[in-house]
Amino acid sequence: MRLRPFSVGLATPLDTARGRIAEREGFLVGTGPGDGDSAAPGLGEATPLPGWTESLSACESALREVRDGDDDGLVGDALDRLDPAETPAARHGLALALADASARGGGQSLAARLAAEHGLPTPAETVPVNATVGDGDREATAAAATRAVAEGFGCVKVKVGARPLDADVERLRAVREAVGDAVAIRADANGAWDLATAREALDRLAPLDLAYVEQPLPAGDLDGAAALRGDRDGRERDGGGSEPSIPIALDESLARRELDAVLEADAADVVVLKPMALGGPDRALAAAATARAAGVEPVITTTIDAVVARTAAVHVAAAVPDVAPCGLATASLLDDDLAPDPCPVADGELLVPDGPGLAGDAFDGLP
Ligand SMILES: O=C(O)CCC(=O)c1ccccc1C(=O)O
Ligand SMILES: [Mg+2]
Repeated sequence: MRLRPFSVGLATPLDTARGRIAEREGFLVGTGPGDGDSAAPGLGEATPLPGWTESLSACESALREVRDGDDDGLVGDALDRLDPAETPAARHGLALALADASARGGGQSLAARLAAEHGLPTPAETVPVNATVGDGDREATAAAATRAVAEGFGCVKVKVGARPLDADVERLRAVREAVGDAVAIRADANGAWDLATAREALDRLAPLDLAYVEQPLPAGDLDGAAALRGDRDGRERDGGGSEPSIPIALDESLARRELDAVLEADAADVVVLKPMALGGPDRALAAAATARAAGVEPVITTTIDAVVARTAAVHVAAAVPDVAPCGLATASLLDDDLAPDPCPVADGELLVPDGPGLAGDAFDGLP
């Protein structure tokens, strides 16, 4: 098993209610034929982001420990030594490398391999995606949304919660005016609001017909999220409220709490699943299937990963039947990357590489 540290910069830093993301650092993980059960080489990526995963140093220690623990190549249970709750990014790195190797060994794309392992049908050839628009002033936000729609996106996700609610309402109103009624708009507050602010936000945003509000409350507040959904159900039952209100998506909550707890609490209409935060592509796809079975819509995104993990997330999304638009159109946010992007975007959809593994020979030479 080989580890190579990397760092990639964002061309345009992403401003969120939790601060600015300007750089992504992590490790490429290479496994050789003979590691695990596989006869093929494999490639993975571990790109931690505190708030969603362990720290960079915890990720590095966990990966080094597994690497240095085996003299004769990785044994089959190496993955079991990486705890998905403690070091999800480290586990993602190795799980992806082993899954890539296994798909290559079978001459399949990673999506096809994952789908087969989960008893799912043949994966999609393309994945619908949202454009990602960071926090910016009203004009900048509307301009970014307009550009995205001109590029063919039918769904735009806008960061909110970094400004006073008045400003965010104005920003989203400007976006709705700019893109018209046919484009889906999502707003991501990254946990910035308290319950009273979130209630006010949902009321004031209702006329804008948003597809959902993501993580309106702090990650641990499942009861609050359930209460926001209950407010809506009450309104619908009473026939009151002139506008249909807004579905709730949870993101950080999934990094903090088990999916089962989120489903049990009736806290979400949509779950935002980041393979890096959940401990691997295998675990992300299992979570998507569990959510679906509970009537909750999965959306696959990344923590703005580099090309290897981003491509893996595209394969996960492709394996989810009829997946909703996913937050995977982030290649253009990076000013450099580990390799050319193998998932061209057109008309708001990404093309899924047909393999074998992650992307055929596109990543040969890495790590
Ligand atoms: O979902 C997207 O459009 C892109 C991913 C994204 O927004 C994001 C990127 C890095 C860290 C956190 C988040 C988030 O969804 O909150
Ligand atoms: Mg989010």
